[in-house]
Amino acid sequence: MPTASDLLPLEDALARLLAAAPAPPEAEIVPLRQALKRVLAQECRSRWAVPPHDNSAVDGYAVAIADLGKGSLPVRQRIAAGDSPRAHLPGSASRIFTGAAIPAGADAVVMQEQTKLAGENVTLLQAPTAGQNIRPRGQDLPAGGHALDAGTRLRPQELGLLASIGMAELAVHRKLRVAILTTGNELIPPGQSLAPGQIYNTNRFSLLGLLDGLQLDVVDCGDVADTAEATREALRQAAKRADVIITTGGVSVGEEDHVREAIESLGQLELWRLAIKPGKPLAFGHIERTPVLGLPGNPAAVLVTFLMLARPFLLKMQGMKGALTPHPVPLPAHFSVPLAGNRREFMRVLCQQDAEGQAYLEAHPNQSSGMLSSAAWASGLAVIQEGRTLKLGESVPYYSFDELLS
Ligand SMILES: Nc1nc2c(c(=O)[nH]1)N[C@H]1C(S)=C(S)[C@@H](COP(=O)(O)OP(=O)(O)OC[C@H]3O[C@@H](n4cnc5c(N)ncnc54)[C@H](O)[C@@H]3O)O[C@H]1N2
Ligand code: MOO
Repeated sequence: MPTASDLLPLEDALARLLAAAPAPPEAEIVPLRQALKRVLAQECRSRWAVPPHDNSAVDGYAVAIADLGKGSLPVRQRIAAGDSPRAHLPGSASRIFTGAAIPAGADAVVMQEQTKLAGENVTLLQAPTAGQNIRPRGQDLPAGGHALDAGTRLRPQELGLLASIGMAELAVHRKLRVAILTTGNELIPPGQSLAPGQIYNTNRFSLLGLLDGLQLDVVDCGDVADTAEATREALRQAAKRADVIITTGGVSVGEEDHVREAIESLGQLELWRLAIKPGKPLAFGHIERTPVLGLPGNPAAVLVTFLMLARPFLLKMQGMKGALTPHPVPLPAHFSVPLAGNRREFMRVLCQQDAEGQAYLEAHPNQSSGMLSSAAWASGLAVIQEGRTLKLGESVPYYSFDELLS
């Protein structure tokens, strides 16, 4: 049994992984529609002001403040969004709709509900102030203004922002090629009948799902038998075909565990055994220049180690800058952890709401790293620090799967 001091704390392991991440892949040009979750390889500036003209925030009447106090005003023009207005006539009102350009000479818009129309004349029921209900030109971005940095991972709102500055295509980093291979003689694919001793390969599917969420190119290297030779050969081939390799299983200490030794014999092992639960025997190294992440075989360990270590590593390799892991939020625990452990524990928990709307966490009664039904039940992970206990009602850091899987 490794002692606590043999186990690397999570932040040290993550710092070492991130420091070892190679430079991101080259840039390629893609249409905006295909850029979701891709990482920008260019800085984006707006060539024009956004919005390009002062425009109305409401449906109503554009007026000149100088005309206030002159009683009702005749309506002299009608301006819908998309129209190019004539200049506003002094002593008049311009009928205007949300998003329409403000005519030169008008300096406020009165909401329709605050007016009274009689025939062609409108009476203002409230005096507007200068600039009221006008969204000024360049409010979102000035001409030449900075929109997004290189290294931004594009969410839907960034795609909309890029559309607003007129970009139809953009430079993003080529999708990282990620080789995956699962190890274990006991594994067969779903769809076949189980012989004695066999189980279905679950890690392959959770891993593929985790990678699909990151917009990467997966090189599926299949399942590898538990022999030193087969493991070495599979890793040698994977290193030629991909930017990074992820394996599951075979990193613990039994004679049937070959991944760690294969990394050592083909390249260098740089990290092994972390103070986390589940996920202790995680291994990391290089074969030639290809990084290899050996995730432990237990299905819940795959999920936790992928989300806490592999995901930020892959995002960094993909070129993303800034926060690579979400910030956990503290929430009260409706469970306790009476015994302190020597590993940081990631517990499968469900976020619930009490009658007052206050969120709290429930823990699944079975935290075995061999089971996934608890992960399917859970909404996220609660973190119990190494060496610490948790009292009922105490706050505990919580990562929602919604964020971790985004
Ligand atoms: N003597 C020790 N034994 C173990 C230790 C230890 O410190 N000393 N650590 C335990 C911990 S913690 C973990 S985690 C596991 C990890 O072991 P491996 O990474 O070598 O994984 P395997 O032995 O290959 O498999 C573990 C477990 O998971 C099942 N598995 C593996 N791959 C899949 C898959 N693709 N789909 C479904 N299930 C899979 C496998 O059948 C085993 O039950 O080691 C402990 N042992
Ligand atoms: O690291 Mo393991 O997943 O605790 O059983």
